[in-house]
Amino acid sequence: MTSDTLLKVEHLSMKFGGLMAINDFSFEAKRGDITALIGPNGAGKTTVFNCITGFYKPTMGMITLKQKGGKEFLLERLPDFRITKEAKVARTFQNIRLFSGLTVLENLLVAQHNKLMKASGFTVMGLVGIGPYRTEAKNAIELARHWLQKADLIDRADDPAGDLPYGAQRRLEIARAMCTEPELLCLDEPAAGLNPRESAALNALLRSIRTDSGTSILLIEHDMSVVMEISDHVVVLEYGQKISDGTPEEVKHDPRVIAAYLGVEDEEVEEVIAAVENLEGGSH
Ligand SMILES: Nc1ncnc2c1ncn2[C@@H]1O[C@H](COP(=O)(O)OP(=O)(O)OP(=O)(O)O)[C@@H](O)[C@H]1O
Repeated sequence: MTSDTLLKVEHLSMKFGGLMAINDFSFEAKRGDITALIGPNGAGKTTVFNCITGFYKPTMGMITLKQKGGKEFLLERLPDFRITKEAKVARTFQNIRLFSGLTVLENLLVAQHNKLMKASGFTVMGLVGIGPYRTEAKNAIELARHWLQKADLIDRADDPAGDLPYGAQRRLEIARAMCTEPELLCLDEPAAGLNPRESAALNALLRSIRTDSGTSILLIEHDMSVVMEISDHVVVLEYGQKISDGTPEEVKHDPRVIAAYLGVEDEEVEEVIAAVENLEGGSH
């Protein structure tokens, strides 16, 4: 594992009964990169996420996460709460999971609950302000404010989260995940259902996470404009197997990817390859 590798997935397989949802899948994500995992419906993207975040235990394979400080974790051996707390992997889901009755700010403070409880020494005296709790509470609010600003939500801090428009709720989910100060942020279809303006705001937030925080991002996304615009690295899955891996530009021109997205049968791939080569030849 090189020093700039954050996540290494090796020979990952996941079987559900007779269905091989993921079959001998390997890829690496570099520290500081936005890595996108794409593929047609049912290709196995969410299953890969669920294996990385401990929701599923893979049938086979190794998932290694190496933190900035050099500490390594074998994620497939850890229960999900330790993947979040110790390995520092945060995630969002396809369907929004906020505390809709709590305010926007409260949602970000709840995310820092573990840290605050530790500072309280788990005692009432700790909570009323004796010991490090007060400083930690102040820091927690500062961190929440920082991410509210980045997510362009500072004006809505005191509104119930459930009152926000859909795109703002998506950004709040990401801000909440960032309040856990993750090494790796896994986003499951963050642009789903967003209008173009909301999609642009999401892109801006993801770019600022990459440049300002040092958190690396792994994302599943169907919206190709988001993928091509913000990703450093794209990995393509089809029927649980990797069919392409490279820069957005490389992947975009890979005939296998074009064939997968057009739903072309295996025997027709050669034809698509020839057609793409002809097109490229013609455009020079
Ligand atoms: N818990 C489960 N039990 C049985 N089969 C499952 C389970 N989870 C996923 N699958 C199957 O594994 C395959 C991959 O599903 P997965 O949800 O990972 O694909 P995906 O690429 O994320 O799809 P989409 O883009 O539609 O979200 C599918 O055939 C799906 O039906």
